[in-house]
Amino acid sequence: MGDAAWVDATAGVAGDMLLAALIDAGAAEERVRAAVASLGVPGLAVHTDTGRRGGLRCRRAHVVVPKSDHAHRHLAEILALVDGAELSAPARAAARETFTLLAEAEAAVHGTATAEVTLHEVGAHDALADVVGAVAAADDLGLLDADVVCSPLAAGSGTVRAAHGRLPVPVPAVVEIAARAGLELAGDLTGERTTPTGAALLAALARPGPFPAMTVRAVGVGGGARDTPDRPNITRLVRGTARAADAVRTGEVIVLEATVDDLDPQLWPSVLEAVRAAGAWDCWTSPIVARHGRPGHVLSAVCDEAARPAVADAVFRHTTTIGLRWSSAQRETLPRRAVTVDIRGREVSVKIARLGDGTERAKPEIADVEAVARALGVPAAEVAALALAALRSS
Ligand SMILES: O=C([S-])c1cc(C(=O)S)c[n+]([C@@H]2O[C@H](COP(=O)(O)O)[C@@H](O)[C@H]2O)c1
Ligand code: NI
Repeated sequence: MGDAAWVDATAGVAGDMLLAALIDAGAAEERVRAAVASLGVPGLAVHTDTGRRGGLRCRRAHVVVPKSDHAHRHLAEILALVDGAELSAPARAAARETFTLLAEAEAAVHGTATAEVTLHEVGAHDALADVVGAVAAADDLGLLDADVVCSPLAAGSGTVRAAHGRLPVPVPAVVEIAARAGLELAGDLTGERTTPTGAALLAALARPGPFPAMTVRAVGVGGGARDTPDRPNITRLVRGTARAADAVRTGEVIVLEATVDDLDPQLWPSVLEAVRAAGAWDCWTSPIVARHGRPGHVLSAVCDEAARPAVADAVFRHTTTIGLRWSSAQRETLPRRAVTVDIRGREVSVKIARLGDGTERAKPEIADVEAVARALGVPAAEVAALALAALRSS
């Protein structure tokens, strides 16, 4: 059964609120701090404490910004900082997606080119720490490949003072991000409740929808800067284990392919490893007869849209190809769970998939089977049979 999470943004969401909620829900603050420090911006740091918003306990995230904080950065400079940070490939892809969406929304709103936008308020040091901290925290909780669903985002109302004067609320960048990501804005709260950074992070990390059926494991509450009288100014994050029936995942995936006929064949295992490490859920090669009758391979990788740039980069870096193609496809996966069985004091994980008629199909994880077979000096087939027998008698 997969991880699931629900983000309640009905009272609002900003980058610091989501970051605080993720840490409050169990993400390792050390890991967040290390990710922010790895950006290499001197003096930039993040820490949290607890507070109260509208009578509710919450965690607050605070960003310490460098003394001379007048950062005006183009998207390319921000992406270069993100690329240099110590993040997993999926976390890096999520951070890149967040900042790209922010820049594209700003460009659309102000009628400029994305590359020319300077993200000042919405790209300043605190947004950098909020975004990188939030993706590192989501990664730590295993949420980057989980089913993360978000509520409608609080629209807010009125006006807010920004660098270039007063802006209507919801601010233009938030409306643009919501339109691009298909997020819902709702509610009649006053003031600015959802910021561009908060909306862009949810666009990268979550899909809009109702509360997913799950066994709840933890709740995190992130507080905003103001203590609003009408409703506690908090973002909540509930995480847990998806109910088996809800773990059936259908949706769009990216299938990326490259045709390669000039790679030393001994390198293919390392290529597959690198492509998987870059964020592909699965990848494989198919033998082909390429142009001029040359034997070659088609490298195929399946990933989500967020991981596509990192997966494409890995294909270019680890193979000899100078071009690739991708398309979107529909995917359906069966609900599955993992059970660990004991084989003479050693553990073997068995994956159990459930078919539509309720019958189950069990398969011992081959890597565990091979390791135990090596340790016991018996054939792998014997360990696999023992694992299935242990499962039946458990
Ligand atoms: O700086 C600019 S151009 C700016 C544009 C917009 C638009 O909606 S356009 C909004 N803002 C405001 O900046 C602060 C900070 O936002 P974060 O996302 O960094 O938290 C917020 O009040 C925005 O409404 C600035
Ligand atoms: Ni703007």
